[in-house]
Amino acid sequence: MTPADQTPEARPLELLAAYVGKARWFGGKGRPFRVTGSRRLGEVPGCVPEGPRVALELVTIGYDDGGPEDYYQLPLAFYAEPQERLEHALVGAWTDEEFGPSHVYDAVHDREAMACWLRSFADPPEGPLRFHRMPGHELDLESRSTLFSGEQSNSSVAFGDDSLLKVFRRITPGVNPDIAVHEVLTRAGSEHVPALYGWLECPALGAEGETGDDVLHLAMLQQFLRTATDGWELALASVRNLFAEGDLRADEVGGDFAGESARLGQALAEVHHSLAEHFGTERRTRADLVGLADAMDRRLDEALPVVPGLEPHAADLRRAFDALRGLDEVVVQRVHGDLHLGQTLRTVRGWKIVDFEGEPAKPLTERMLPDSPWRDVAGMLRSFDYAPRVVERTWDDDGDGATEQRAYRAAEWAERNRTAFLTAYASGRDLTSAEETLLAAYVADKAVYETVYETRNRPSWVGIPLEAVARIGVS
Ligand SMILES: Nc1ncnc2c1ncn2[C@@H]1O[C@H](COP(=O)(O)OP(=O)(O)O)[C@@H](O)[C@H]1O
Ligand SMILES: O=P(O)(O)O[C@H]1O[C@H](CO)[C@@H](O[C@H]2O[C@H](CO)[C@@H](O)[C@H](O)[C@H]2O)[C@H](O)[C@H]1O
Repeated sequence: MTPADQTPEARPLELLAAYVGKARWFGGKGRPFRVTGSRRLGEVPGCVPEGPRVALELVTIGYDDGGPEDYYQLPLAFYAEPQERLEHALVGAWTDEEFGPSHVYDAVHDREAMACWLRSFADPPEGPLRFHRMPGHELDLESRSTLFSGEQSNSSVAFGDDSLLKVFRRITPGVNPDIAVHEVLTRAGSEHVPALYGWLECPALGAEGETGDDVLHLAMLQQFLRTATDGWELALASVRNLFAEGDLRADEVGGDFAGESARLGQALAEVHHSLAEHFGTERRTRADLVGLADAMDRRLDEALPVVPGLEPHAADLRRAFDALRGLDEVVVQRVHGDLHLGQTLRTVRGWKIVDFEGEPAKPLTERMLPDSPWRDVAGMLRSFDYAPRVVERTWDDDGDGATEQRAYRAAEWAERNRTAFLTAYASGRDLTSAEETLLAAYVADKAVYETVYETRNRPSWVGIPLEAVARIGVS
C-alpha cells in the first residue's frame, strides 16, 4: 500500500502542479509530470485565531515517461484574505473543504504559519501529526522564522538562532535516514553533527482498514549552528583569494584552505567511526562487488541518453567500474551517501556534517543500505574539484589573458585540498590498492551522477563533471 492509495480529496490539482513544477526542490524537473492526487495529512495544531490555518498536503506526482510515482509534501497556509507579503509564495485561491474560500500559500514562507509548528513542537498535541522531542533543549518560542534561500532539496526554516526546521519535500514511507542518523549521533554525543531536537511524523496509511507500521517522516528540528559558515562558500572564498593573487601559489596565499580540508578529513573519519560503532559494519564479498560494478554500469547506461557528452568517455568509465570485479571483499557500513562541501559547516567548534539523506534521486530503500565509506570520501574529492572550476567560470578576467594560468591554478588548488583531506582522513597512511580502486570507481560514479544532476538542474554547469569524466581516461 502506498500513499497514492489513500482517499483523494478535491484539490485544484493543476494549481498544485504549477507550484511544484517551478520549485527548486522538485526532483522531477525535465520529465513530463502531473499531480494525480493530493491527500491532507493533517492540520498543524498550535495556530492562533488571528493567524492562518496550516495543513500538510501530500501530493502524488505521476510521470508520463512511465516511471514510478513520487510523493511531495506541501505545507499550506490558508487565509480568508489575500496576503500581499506572501505574493511570491502563492499557490492559488480555492474553496477548501475544511477551511472554506481561501488564499493559499506555501507555509514555509510564512512566519505566522511556522510559529504554529514551533508551538506544536514545544507542546506536542495528540493527533495524526506526531511531533516528537528529544530531551535536553528548551525551544525558544519567541523566535521568528526565516526560510533559507538557495539550492536545496528540502525547505529549511531557522527559528531565530535557536533551532532549524527541515521540512522534507520528497517523501518516501519509512524511516528518514537524516533523522535516524542525527538521532543516533546526538544520543552518542557526536561533535560533528548538529544536535537533533525533534521530528514530525504521521502514519503512512490513512484509509480505514489499512495496516502496516510505516511512517511518513515529514520534518526534522535540529540545533541551529549560529557560528556556522558553509564549507562550500569558504572553499569558493579561498579560490577567489588565490585567483586575486596573480603570482602566488595555493600554499602561499592567506586564504589557503588546506588546513581546513585536513580538519574536514579528520571530522569525516570520526563520523564514519561513530556510524560504524552504532549501526555496525558488514563484510561484502566478491559477488557483492560485482553487483556494485553492475549498479555503476547501469547508472551510466541510464545517464547516456540524458547526457550525450558522456558517450566518448563511456569505455574509460566502465574500466574504472570493472576494476571492482577483481576485489575480494569490502567492509560496508552506514554512510552519508551524498557528501559534498555544501553539506559541511565550519563552526567555532570545528566542522559539522549535515544532511544524511543520501542522494535525493535514489529510492529510500537504496539510500539506507550500508555502503563503503569511500563513497563519501569520493563525494568530497569531487567537491574539491568543483569549487575552483566554478570560480574559474565566473571570474571577471577583464581581458587579462590569464585564462590558461587560472585553469592551471584551479587544478593546483583542487589537488592540494584533495590531498590534504585524503591524507587526514586516512590518518596519514597510504591507501591500499583495493581502497584506491574503490575510491576511483566511486569518484567516476559520482561524476556520472553529477552530469545528470547538472543537465537537469544547472545545465550551464554540466561541463564541470564532464571535464572530470574526461580526465578519468588520461590519469
Ligand atoms: N544545523 C544547522 N545550522 C545552521 N545551518 C544549517 C544547519 N543545517 C543545515 N544548515 C544550512 O542549511 C542548508 C540546507 O541544509 P541541508 O541539510 O543540506 O538541506 P537540503 O536537504 O535541502 O539540501 C545547508 O547548506 C546549510 O548551509
Ligand atoms: O545538497 P543536495 O542534497 O540537494 O545535493 C544535490 O545538489 C548539490 C548541489 O547543490 C549537488 O552537488 C554538486 O554541486 C556542488 C556545488 O554546488 C558540488 O560541491 C558537489 O561536489 C556536486 O556534486 C549534489 O550532487 C546533488 O545531489
